[in-house]
Amino acid sequence: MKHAFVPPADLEPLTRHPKAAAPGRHIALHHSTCFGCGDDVPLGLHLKVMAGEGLTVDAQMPVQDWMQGGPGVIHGGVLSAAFDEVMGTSPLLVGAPVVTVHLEVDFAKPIPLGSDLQFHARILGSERRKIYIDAIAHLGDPNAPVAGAHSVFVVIDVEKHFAEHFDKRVVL
Ligand SMILES: CCCCC/C=C\C/C=C\C/C=C\C/C=C\CCCC(=O)SCCNC(=O)CCNC(=O)[C@H](O)C(C)(C)COP(=O)(O)OP(=O)(O)OC[C@H]1O[C@@H](n2cnc3c(N)ncnc32)[C@H](O)[C@@H]1OP(=O)(O)O
Repeated sequence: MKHAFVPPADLEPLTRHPKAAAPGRHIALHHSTCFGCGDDVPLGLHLKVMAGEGLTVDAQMPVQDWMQGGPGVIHGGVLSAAFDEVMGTSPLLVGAPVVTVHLEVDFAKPIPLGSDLQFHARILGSERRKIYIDAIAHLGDPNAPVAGAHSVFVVIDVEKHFAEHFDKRVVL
C-alpha cells in the first residue's frame, strides 16, 4: 500500500513490560466513557484491543450503519478514530501511557458497511518520549489491507496531563 510516512531509521527498540497483557488478552486500561473503547458510551467504537505477539496488538470492528460516510461505506474519520484507538492502546504493552501527536491514514479500498474490519498494529520503536507505530486494517486477509496508518505518540504523565480537564469529564 502506498504511504508517505518515513519513520526515523534509528529508532530505539522497546521491550514488553513484564506485566503487559499476555498475547490474546484484552488490554483494558482506558476509561469506560472513552469514544474509542468505553463500554458505557451508547455511540462509540467499543473497540477491544487485544495483545498480540511481541509488540503488536489486534482488534476487530463491525462496520455499522451509523459509521457511514460515502453511500454504503465507512466514513474516513471513523476509520481514523479506530486506528488512533488501536495504535494508542499498544504502548501499554511497554508500560507507557501516551497521547497522539501525529496520525496519518492511507485509504486503499472502500470499506463496506456490514463488513468485519480487522486491525493489526505494531510498535516500531521510540525516540526520546515519542513512540512510532504503524497499523493495517483488512477484511480477513492481512496480505490485502484496505487501509493503513502511521502515527507518533508521546509518553505522558497521565495525572499531570489531564489535571486541568479532569473535573469536566463525562460520567454516564
Ligand atoms: C482517568 C482518565 C485516564 C485517561 C488516560 C488516558 C490516556 C493515557 C493512558 C493510556 C492510554 C491507553 C489507551 C489510549 C487509547 C487511545 C489513544 C487515543 C489517544 C488520543 O486520541 S489523545 C488525543 C489527541 N492528542 C492530544 O490531545 C495531544 C495534545 N498534545 C499535547 O498535549 C502535547 O503536544 C504533548 C503533551 C503530547 C507534548 O507536549 P510536551 O510539551 O510535553 O512535549 P514536546 O512539545 O517537547 O513534544 C514531545 C516530542 O513530541 C514531538 N512532537 C510534538 N508534536 C508532534 C507532531 N505533531 N508530530 C511529530 N512530533 C511531534 C516533539 O517534537 C518532541 O519530540 P523531540 O523529543 O524529538 O523534540
